[in-house]
Amino acid sequence: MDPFALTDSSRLVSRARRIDDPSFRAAFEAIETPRVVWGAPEESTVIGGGAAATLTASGPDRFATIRDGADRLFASGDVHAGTEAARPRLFGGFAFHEAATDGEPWTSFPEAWFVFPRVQVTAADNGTWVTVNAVGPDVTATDVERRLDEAVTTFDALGAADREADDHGTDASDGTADPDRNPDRPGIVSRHRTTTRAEWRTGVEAAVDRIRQGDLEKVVLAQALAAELRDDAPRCAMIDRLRHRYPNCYPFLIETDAAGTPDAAGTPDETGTPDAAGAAFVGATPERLVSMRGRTVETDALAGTTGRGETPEEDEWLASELAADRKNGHEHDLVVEAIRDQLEPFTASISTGDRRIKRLAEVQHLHTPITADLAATTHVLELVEALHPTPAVGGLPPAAALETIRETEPFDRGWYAAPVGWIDAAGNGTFTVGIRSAVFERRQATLFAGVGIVADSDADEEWDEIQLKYRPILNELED
Ligand SMILES: C=C(O[C@@H]1C=C(C(=O)O)C=C[C@H]1O)C(=O)O
Repeated sequence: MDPFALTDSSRLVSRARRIDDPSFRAAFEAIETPRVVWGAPEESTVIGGGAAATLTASGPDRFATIRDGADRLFASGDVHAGTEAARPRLFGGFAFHEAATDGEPWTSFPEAWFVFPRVQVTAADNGTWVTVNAVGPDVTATDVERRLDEAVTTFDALGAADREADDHGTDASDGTADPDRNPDRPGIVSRHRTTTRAEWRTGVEAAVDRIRQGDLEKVVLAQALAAELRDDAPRCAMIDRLRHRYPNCYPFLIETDAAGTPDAAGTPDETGTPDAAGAAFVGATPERLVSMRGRTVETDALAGTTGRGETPEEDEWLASELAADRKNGHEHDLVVEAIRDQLEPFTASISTGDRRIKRLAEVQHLHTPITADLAATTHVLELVEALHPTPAVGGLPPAAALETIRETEPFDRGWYAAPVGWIDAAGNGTFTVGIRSAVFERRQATLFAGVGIVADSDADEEWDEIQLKYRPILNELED
């Protein structure tokens, strides 16, 4: 239901209970659409299914509109979560640009969209929990408790089945640790790049000219790669592998529309079966935009990239070259300074950690953790609005960078490089930057990747870096 239609008598009821640890895949397959998956290195993994409520917004006030909607939704709460991790939360995100998500492949993704799942499965340190949520004028605690009993029975049976499969030596979780052992990639029939190498050189050189003229310091330029798939991408296996292959990243999957919406005209797709899953935005991002708990804020500056070595020695050598490189250091420092400046008005104190290397399967980045204490109680969306886009994905000065991005990129960024995350009733939350990602719509996947351009960037080197940044998703598609 639309929470903007909430009446004074509407209420939110949420109940949770511990369940018998089903595997990630069993829980994902059992849950209704639209689904969300959220993971973070120091947080519980959540799978959400169904929509007890959704919040949608657009235009310059979209952050405030979502915040108001969330406050109204949670204000009516009758919540018994049992444990903090199982408390009700909204999951969603925003488009990168204002007024941006009209065209393909983003037609199902509003400029701002959050879902309050009907069912949430949370794998926390103290076990796995199922939460059942409902919102509406007629909702009763008795109904929600009955649904919770049913959900617990379903998920407990899945947990028992997983353990039985383990006892018999069959791997119910399907060998998640080794991506090469899993042949269930859909395969790519054809690829289309939005940007040719010649166009890329022209765009990068024009940006470098602008930087040398002095009206721009840094801009992040991206490309998109549209891949037509032989089969539907198996979303469950894909997100499960991503979360194992990138343990220091933030895996996410967001389906905005529910089952049975073949297309706008209502005709089934070419296979004759309605697309059960709708569109999805999927990725495993290394970049956190912000997390807020009470008055404590944590964020990361992540910018500056090199590849991985074939041997540990080569890996170390690449990392030390990156750490010493002037161009990458400059690109990185701009991000650290901008994040500090953008957070400053909210904080009583800010501290910047030591610069280090964040190592991922295909690339290594310069990384600086930043922590702050807020001067007053704040909602995480205020921080999201203040920080997005950081110069890790936008540029400096922000207005000139956004104008350069819009003039140069021949495609719609949609939710790529934009905030994706969760909010709770207290206004706490974690948001990441939706990179290393793709949007899926039936058998079409559109992948996105970008690079920071500064005065001494080389177009061909930046082109190669983009190819590396497509790898996490391409590995999931190529058979
Ligand atoms: C824009 C992307 O990555 C960003 C750009 C980086 C860089 O230019 O070095 C590094 C990390 C990210 O902040 C992307 O992966 O699409």
